Parts: sequence; structure tokens; C-alpha cells
Amino acid sequence: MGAIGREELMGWEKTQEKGAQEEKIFVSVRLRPLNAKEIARHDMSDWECINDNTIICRNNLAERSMYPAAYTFDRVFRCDCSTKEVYELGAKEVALSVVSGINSSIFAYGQTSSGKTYTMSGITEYTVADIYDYIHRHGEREFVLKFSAMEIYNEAVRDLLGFDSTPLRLLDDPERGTVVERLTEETLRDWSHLQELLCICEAQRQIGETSLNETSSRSHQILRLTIESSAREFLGKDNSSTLAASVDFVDLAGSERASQALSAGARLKEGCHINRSLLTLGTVIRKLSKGRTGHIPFRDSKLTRILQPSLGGNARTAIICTMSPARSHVEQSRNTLLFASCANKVATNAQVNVVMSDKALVKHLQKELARLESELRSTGPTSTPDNYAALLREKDLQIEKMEKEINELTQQRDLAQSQLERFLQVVGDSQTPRRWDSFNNHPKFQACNAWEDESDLSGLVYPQSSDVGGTGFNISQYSDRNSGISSNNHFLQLPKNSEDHLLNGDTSSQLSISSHQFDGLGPGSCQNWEEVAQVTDEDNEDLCKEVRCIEMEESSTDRNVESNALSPEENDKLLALTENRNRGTTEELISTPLETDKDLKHTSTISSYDALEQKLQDMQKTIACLVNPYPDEPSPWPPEAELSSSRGMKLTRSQSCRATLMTSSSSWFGKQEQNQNTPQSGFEKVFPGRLDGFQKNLSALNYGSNTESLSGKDSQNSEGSASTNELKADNVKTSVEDVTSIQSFVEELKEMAKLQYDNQAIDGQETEPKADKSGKTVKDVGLDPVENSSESPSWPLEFERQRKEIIELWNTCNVSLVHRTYFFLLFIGDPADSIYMKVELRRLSFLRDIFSSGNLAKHSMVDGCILSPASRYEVRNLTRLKNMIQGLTVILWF
Ligand SMILES: Nc1ncnc2c1ncn2[C@@H]1O[C@H](COP(=O)(O)OP(=O)(O)OP(=O)(O)O)[C@@H](O)[C@H]1O
Repeated sequence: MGAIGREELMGWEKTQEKGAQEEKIFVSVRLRPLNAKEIARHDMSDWECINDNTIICRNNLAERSMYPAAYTFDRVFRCDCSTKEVYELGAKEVALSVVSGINSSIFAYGQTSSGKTYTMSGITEYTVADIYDYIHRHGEREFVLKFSAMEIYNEAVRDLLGFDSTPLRLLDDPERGTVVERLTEETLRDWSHLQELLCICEAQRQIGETSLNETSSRSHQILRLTIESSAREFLGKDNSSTLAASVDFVDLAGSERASQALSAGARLKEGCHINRSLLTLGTVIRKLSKGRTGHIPFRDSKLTRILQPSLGGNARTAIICTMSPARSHVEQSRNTLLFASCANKVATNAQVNVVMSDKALVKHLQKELARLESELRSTGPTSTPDNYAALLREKDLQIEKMEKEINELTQQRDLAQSQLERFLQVVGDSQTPRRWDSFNNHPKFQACNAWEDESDLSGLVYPQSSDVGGTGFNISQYSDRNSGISSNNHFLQLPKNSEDHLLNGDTSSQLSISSHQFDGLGPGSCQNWEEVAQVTDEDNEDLCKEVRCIEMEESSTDRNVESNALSPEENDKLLALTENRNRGTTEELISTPLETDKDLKHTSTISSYDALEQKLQDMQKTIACLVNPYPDEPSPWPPEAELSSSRGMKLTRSQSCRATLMTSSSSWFGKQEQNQNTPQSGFEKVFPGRLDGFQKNLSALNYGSNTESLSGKDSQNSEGSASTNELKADNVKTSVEDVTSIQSFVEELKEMAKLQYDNQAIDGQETEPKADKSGKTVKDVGLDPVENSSESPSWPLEFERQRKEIIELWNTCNVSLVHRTYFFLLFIGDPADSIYMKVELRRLSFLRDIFSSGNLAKHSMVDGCILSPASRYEVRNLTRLKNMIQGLTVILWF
């Protein structure tokens, strides 16, 4: 040990700068010789130290024990080792840290009569002797030694130097940790004084006779020697510093089991307390050995509470585990070694403890401040306070600018909305209901017309509304009978140059546009879409979900464009508009009063397109940025080039998609196939408002030559008027009536599907039933057409079965939150198309989950996912799915 002077203080400051260092507890094992009793009963000595670090159990091989035969520690001491040697090699360095201002602890752990007291007595004496020796050799420092002693007996703390046996309380001191209240602390005069006090402790300590030890220590004893030292030259001066630390000598009570010590009565009670506190000690050590994660139960016993700094805190610690070599104690010896092994992994964090005068403290703090400042400076110019302020100002400006932009965008959006409303009104006035009327009048679908009045123009001002301004052209195909004019129109926005295609019956442009609409709206956008939906009001959330219908609607409308030739009147209008546009006469048309001519109404509306289009495009871009502020994320919007082409998408206001029959022609899908990236979920993301009148697109009830015209003309609006029960009753009744006619329709479709079936191979890989969300396989659902496909499937029956099942599900749910009365699902298709059918069936499971959870409000647009051929829910292979759908799928949805 060197001198504790100015050098040491400087060294300490360096240590402080580096921070405290972790150090493992020093663990040694001491084997005592067989005692007289053990020899008398011819006990075998099973343990042997084979070197300075390893102790082995010689009986292990013979026993074929499951325990390790060898244990390695920092040091092991043979039975012939003296206590002096144990001290020198196993405790001295740690113990004498105290003179350098570092707390230290020396423990003795082991079963009763293993030699703990024997060892600790010696170690205490040797340590104190060395300390006094050290003091004598370091006259430049002044030392103050204080001594205190306590025992923990039956979980009560007693002062071994006091004459009062009243248990002492433990207090928590924020600076010093756990403190024993009113514990006697004697300032040592000299070595003999300490010896005197040690004798008192020995006399005071609870000792009892057990079968293993006549003078068994029945308590845990902690002797504490505190040393304070200051450099003499600074004594009394303002800048003096004092090192202060203490060394604990802990002689634990025996760790044996009560039964082994043959305890009874008072001894048994003592044993219980001893074991409890030792059990806690073991737990603490075990937990600490695994790292400091989680709760360490220091407070579960007084022993661990007092020893907390020694076990995992600010102290250097050495543990000497004592053990008997006798075979009769092999179990206890193994326990001791297990404890020692755990303790060997525990690290403590010892620091030099310095008590500073005020002046020294100020000086130290100034030094510390200077160090931190220089560190700050070295991190570069951007971290100076000036730069922070500039950064803050810049951010403030950015925020201000963004707020302005948001206001402008809001205004633009409102303006666009009002323009669009006017536009819709104008168009609505000028168009005559055609197919939709016939569709609505169709008896099969009379019950399906409950949402016409749920018109909501707000749905039109969202991103798709940009389509309105695309080319200044619209075709109002359908008209909803019950709704106001504006709510009844479907707008087929054609891209520039698309007029010719349309007139020529070429729908490829529309189809590709549809695909583009999905481009960039990857499967992952479902979540984003939901996020968008969440920030809108509740109604908008519902509306947003309905957008899924549009996915289907797009398909059917696109196909309509192909299959439904424009009426001559429409063609005339289209041509007139095209010509007007080409001639640049839109400006003039604006000035023409709208009331004068219906066609001019169209064109005058179109005249605002340029301005509107620009605004909406700007809006789209900006909102896209708002929706997707992270450029790295896939944008919910198509690229600008695609935006222009995406105008080919129709803009439809849809209250619901109660009745949609989709047929997919091969040619349609063939063209769709050219645009592979058609995930639909993103479409919903960018469309936070409800689209009304989706059912209007159902005029697309064409399947080749089997064009169906459906009508919901006389149906009632169910929302807010009819009670749920009434609605259910009505609808179930209607559904039963409809089934027959649908079945005949289905028969026709089945024939067509059969044709395709003959041309398609069964994909064996895809026929494996797959687990759905609820863990059921498709097979479990019981609707797998593949199973029936080997035989002749009865599709009407299958349909009826499915329909019943769904209605049954529906009826068990609380439907009041949903704008649905009832629904059908009709799958008509090639039975070999297992993937597609499975997907649909999986969706049935999905529906079942939703219904059973009662979370209908949130999922009121489940039809959207059913209808969507590219639903994100379960579809893994979009291309394959599309192939499957070609010309063979009819989904009927009410
Ligand atoms: N290494 C040793 N060499 C010689 N004798 C020893 C040694 N260790 C212990 N002994 C003797 O064994 C007996 C029991 O020792 P000790 O009282 O120290 O055990 P202990 O572990 O403290 O027991 P307890 O937990 O019951 O207090 C004593 O008589 C002691 O002198």
C-alpha cells in the first residue's frame, strides 16, 4: 500500500473521472480438517484441493453423482492451511482497501462447525493488525478508527457493544444507504482497545449448543471498522479532504438444515430465522450472479439489507466459504460450493469515498465543470447554444410555413369540393337514368336499395376527386332514383386521348389506369389506410371502409365500359365535349348560363376543370405528402404520371355495395394482368370519405351475352328508419324469394364456369387446406369446393348452404351498427380453382371472426374485402388469383 497523500487524492480524482470499475467478488474455499467427532465415527474425507483453485469430490466417481466433481474458485485452501495464509491470500487485499477510502467486506459462509468463526476471528485480527501497522507507517496522514458490532438474531438487529438488548431499527439514508439506528460506535484508541471490544462482542453474541457444534454461533455477526484519514498538511484547512470507508467482518450463522443440526425448541426457531435470512442471501447472490436485471430482494431480510453495499454496491468483497471434508456433510458442502459458485459471478462497484471540505468541493466542482465544457466544445460547432437557437428558429419557421400551407390546402379543398358539388349537380340534371334504373327495377334486387339516401358528397372531394378534373369529360351512366341529383351520378373519368379508345370500344386504357390506381398502394398500406380512417370522424371511417366496394366497382365499371356501348346520346355528348375541348372553347362555355342548355352545362362544368384539376392535383400531391410524410415509405399516391392516367378511374359516390354482381371476363382480366401491381388496399388509404351509390355500378350485370339489369327501385332506405329487426325480416323474406331466380341465374353461370373448368388444371399445391386466422383450416369451414369438385358440385345447393350460413352468422350479431340488412355470397366458379375459392372461404372465416367479436361497426365494410379479388387479407399470390378469377367468378353481395 502506498501513502495516502496528495498523490492518492489525485489518483482518486482520476478514478472518479474514469468512473467506478466493476470487480468480481473474490471467492475462496477453506477446507477444515476432520474434527474429533468425525474421526471418531470414521467419517471419510471426500474433498481434496488439487491445486490453488480447484477442489474436487473424490467420492464423485464412485457415486456416479450428478453433481460436478470439481469446483474452481479464486482460491482454495487445504485443511492444513493456516488462517494467516487464508487471510494473506484470500482477504487481505480486499480488507485493506479500507485504508484507501474503499469499503470492503469479508464474509464467512458455510455450514455449522465448518470453521466460519474460527476463520473470521483470525482474519479480523490480522486485518486490524495490518491496519495499525499501516497507520504507523503513514505518519503524514491522520487516521480515525471507529468500531461497531451488531448481530442479527431471529431477524432482530442487536448492538453487541451496547448493554441494551432492544432490537435496533434499520433506516434508509439517501446518502449512506441502510443505517442501523442508535448503533454504538466506539472510536478506537489503540489495538488493545479493539481487542477489548472484540471480547465484549464475543461474550454478547448468541451462542448455543447444537449436535454439530457445542459453541455454535446462532446469529449473523457483523463487525464494522470505519477508518477516516486526512493528510496532516491540510488538516484544519478549507481545502482538506478526508477518505472514509469501512470494512465489515461478517460471520454468518451456519447454513445447515435444521434437521441436520438436530435442532429442537429454541435452536429450531433460530434455525428457521437463520435459514430464512440465508435463503434470502442465496437468492440475492443467485440473482446478482445473473446480472442486475429484475428485482433483487435485498429488502427481504435484515441481513441482505445491511449487506447490500457489500453484495452489489460500493464495496470490495471477499467471501470465504468454509466446509467440512467429511462424507457425512457432503450435501451441505455441495450447497456451500454452489453458493460460492454463484457468488463468484457477482460483481461490485467499489468507489473511493472522499469527504470534502466546502472549499475542496467547490474546487473539485469547478474542475469538473471545466472538463465538461471542454467536452462540449470538442463535439463541434453545431452543438453550441447559438446553433441550437438558430436551429430552433429554423424549425419554428418551418412549422409556421407548414401551418400556412395546411390552411391554404384546406381552402383549396373546400373550394374544390364546392365546385365539384356544383359540377355533379349539373351533370346529374343533364343525365337520364338508364341501366341503373333498370337494375333497380329488377325484382331480384328490389330489397337491396337501402342506401341511396346516404348520399355524402364529402366522399367526392378526396383524392379520387382529382379525376374529375382530368379531361373535362364525364359520362353519367346511372342515376339513382331516390337520391338527389348530385348523389346519383357515376363519373367515368377518361384520360386524355382516351375518348377515341372509348368510342372504339377499346378499354385497355381504362383498365391500365385502374391498375395504376393500385400502383404504389402496396399490401402494407392497409394499416396506413386504417390510420387515415381513424383520424377522420366516425362517419368518415365507415365511408372510408366502403371504398373497398369501389375496388370491385372499378372492375365492373371498367368492364362496363367495354361491354356496354355508349348510347348514341352519350356518344354525341362525348364527341361534342371532345370537340369543344379541342377547340379550346371551354372558356367561352363558362360564360354561358348553365340553364340555357344541358349539354352546355356539361361543358361549362368542364370549363372549370382546368382550374379545378390543377388545384386538385396540387392537393393530391400535398395531401400525399401529409399522408405519407416519410419519403422512404411507399407513397399512397401514384406517381404524377400515373395520377394523370389514373383519371381513367371512375369517381363514384357509394353509400354501400349492397348488390354487386361481378363477372370477370377473360379479356378484362387479361388486360388487367398486364398491370400486375394492383394491390387494392392503398386505394382505400387515399380515400378517407365514403363513396355513395356504389350499387349504381351494378348495371354491369353483364356476363357475355347474359347482361342483367338489376334494380332496387322500390326499396327503402334502412338506415335510421327501419328497425334492425324489421329490416332483417324484410330482407330475409326477400332473400328467400330471390334465391330461386338467382339459382336459375347461377345455373347459367355454372355452365360457363364449367367450360373454363374443363380448360384449367388443378394445382395440387394449392389444394392443401390452409389454416385461417382462427386456426381452422379451410376444410374446417366446410365449404371447400375442392372437396366437392371431384364429384359434381351442386352449386345452387352450395350457394344456398353458404348463404344460410352467412345469414345465420349475421342474425346472431348485433347488426344495428351496420348499414346492412342481409347479404348473400355466391361463389360460382371453376371448382378446380381451389386457391380462389379458398381465399373466399377464408374470408368467410374472417367474417365469422368479425361477427363473433361483435366488432361490426369497425368492419361494416366486410363486403369490400369479400368482393375484392385482390383482398389483402389472405391473398398471397395476386397474379395467380387473377388467373383464377378469369371469367368464372360471380359474387353476389347484398
Ligand atoms: N481450519 C480449522 N482448523 C482447525 N480447527 C478448526 C478449523 N476450522 C474450525 N475448526 C474447529 O472446529 C470447530 C467449529 O468451528 P467454528 O465454531 O468456527 O464453526 P462455525 O462454522 O462457526 O460453526 P457455527 O456456525 O456453529 O458457529 C471449532 O472448535 C474450531 O476450533
